Amino acid sequence: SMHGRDGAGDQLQCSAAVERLNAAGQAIKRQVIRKATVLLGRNEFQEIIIRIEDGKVPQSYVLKEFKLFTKFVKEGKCTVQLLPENIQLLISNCPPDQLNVFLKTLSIKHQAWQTLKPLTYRDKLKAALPRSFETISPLQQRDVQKANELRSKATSKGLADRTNNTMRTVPGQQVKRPRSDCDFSPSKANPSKRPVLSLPAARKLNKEQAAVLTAVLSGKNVFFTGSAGTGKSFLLKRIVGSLPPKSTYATASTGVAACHIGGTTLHSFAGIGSGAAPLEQCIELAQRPGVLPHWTLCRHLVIDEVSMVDAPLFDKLEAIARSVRRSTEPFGGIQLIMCGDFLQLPPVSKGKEKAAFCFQARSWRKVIQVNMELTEVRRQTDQSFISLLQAVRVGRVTEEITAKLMESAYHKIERDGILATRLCTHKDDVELTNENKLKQLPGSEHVFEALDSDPSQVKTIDAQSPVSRALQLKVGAQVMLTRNLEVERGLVNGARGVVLGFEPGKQGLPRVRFLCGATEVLKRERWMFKVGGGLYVSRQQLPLKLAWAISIHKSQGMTLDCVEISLARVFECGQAYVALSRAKTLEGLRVMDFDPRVVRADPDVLLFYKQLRKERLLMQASMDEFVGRKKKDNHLR
Ligand SMILES: Nc1ncnc2c1ncn2[C@@H]1O[C@H](COP(=O)(O)OP(=O)(O)OP(=O)(O)O)[C@@H](O)[C@H]1O
Ligand SMILES: [Mg+2]
Repeated sequence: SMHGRDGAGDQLQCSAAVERLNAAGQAIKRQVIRKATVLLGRNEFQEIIIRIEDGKVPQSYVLKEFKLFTKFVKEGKCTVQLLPENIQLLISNCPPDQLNVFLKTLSIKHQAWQTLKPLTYRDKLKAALPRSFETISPLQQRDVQKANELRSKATSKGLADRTNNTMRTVPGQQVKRPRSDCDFSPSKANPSKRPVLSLPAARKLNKEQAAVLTAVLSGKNVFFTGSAGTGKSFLLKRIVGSLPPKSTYATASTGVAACHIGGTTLHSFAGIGSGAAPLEQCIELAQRPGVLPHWTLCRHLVIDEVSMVDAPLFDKLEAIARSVRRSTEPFGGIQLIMCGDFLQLPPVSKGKEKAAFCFQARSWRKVIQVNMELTEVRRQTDQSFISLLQAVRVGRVTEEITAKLMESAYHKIERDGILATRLCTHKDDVELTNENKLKQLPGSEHVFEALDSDPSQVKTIDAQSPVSRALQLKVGAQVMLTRNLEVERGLVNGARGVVLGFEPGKQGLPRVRFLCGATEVLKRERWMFKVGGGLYVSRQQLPLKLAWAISIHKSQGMTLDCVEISLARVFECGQAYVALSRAKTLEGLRVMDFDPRVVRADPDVLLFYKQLRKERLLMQASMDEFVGRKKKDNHLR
């Protein structure tokens, strides 16, 4: 397949434009290639070549002196300016992860190449080698080493800028701080501060996850499931990073879940309000100016926490897609990539009747081509706790499990002034608890107002944002981190902490001690939200929320350090499982009043999973097919 070597760093699938510039840097000629393959390779003299293919005549450029513009890599865009040639290559609509590895490869290979003695024109003539092009080999530690050696030499001699002034992010694009995930912005003023280069640090997918990614990249409609903590959302993020950004929409059934994967809610993608209106009316709503482009531009629709999408909504979306896109294919030909665990929270029921699951939708079978399951739990490591959770998931609570969970009521979880977060079945309890606990603390309240880029969109932002418009804090407030700040230090989304104090000065930023041991002064972070018509709005706020209590519904998808659960008022199948499976360890969990009767698995779901499992042969076969095809591809190269 086209993606056979995805991640190897030697090629891009993207749109490209080649511009010839005049002396003033203005484009005098422009050629656009909508569907391009950009290859990184070497010629017969081991020089680095960028080659652009459009299926006809490839264009090649030797990479000698160039500038890189990398501010928008996350949106799949970058520009390479070839200085001697006065040409610039504008790359867009490229899978961001692919672009990231490509640029890193390009940058490091180029720096390593600079350590070689340059060949003169005469040398080249004398060598009389036949012309050749070979794709570049994947980055290796020795490339990185060479590049770093060169950097440190250059720094110690103060020569950094002779070799490097061709290789920096261009100030014309207002680059304020270096990008976090690519090292293309060495600071000119102080070369010794330049970060040491390293291999791309993407955490590896396991085999199952990789097989799902391969299935997705083959273009099939994929549903994948797996128990809590098997890395579904983790993988979904990687999938989004591997697809072309212009035609990929990342969504989830709830705002919190959407935020985990950096997307929007399914409802805001669809633009049909609650979706309760009759189909005809929904089709009209979906064609409003701000919404229509979602439906027409979308080729890959990603949905997390699909267990909370109900059958009528699923069928409606499917019908809207066909109608708006004037296509008879299932879902109007949009590739669907969905994941979730139907043994977690079900769709919210309207009225008394139980809501139907989306796998019970009429169009489900027509749409889904591949079903897959992740089985390796990553959130917990203790095997006996994992088994306990697996049993709870399917509603099989043994006496041993009951005993263990009842015992947990005596767990002392409090450490360093950090209390357990109470997971509540009902939303009202959450707000009351947090308000009251904050009130009861002595000391003055510090209020942090959010800065929204467009205050008229405050409702949209509130619906999707993990942080509130106004955050009230006091010394001693129990808080939770709402964003990954530094994964290595344990400063991750869901990490629990306590406010120790406030920094002096006007801003008075809070100093927080976290359970992982780190103490950190938190600054405002920026969240971006897609609103209609490809527009973005942002909110800046501290990455914190009060954490005496959160609702089980809001905890879906989270990983939590220390939790206390009261299950007396559980009202849904799967609700107890969601709550219990947030904890990383049994020791970090306290169940106040465990009663095995609150653990219920929906019989419809159990049946659905049983059927899927029966058909697993089919699924395994299709998995082998993907893996097999991939191998063959590599072989051919
Ligand atoms: N391949 C991986 N390498 C490293 N960490 C991983 C990997 N896959 C998952 N994880 C980690 O495992 C934890 C659980 O993953 P994630 O939240 O994606 O699970 P999930 O299946 O979406 O769970 P839930 O059903 O509760 O939403 C996260 O901390 C995630 O970073
Ligand atoms: Mg998840």
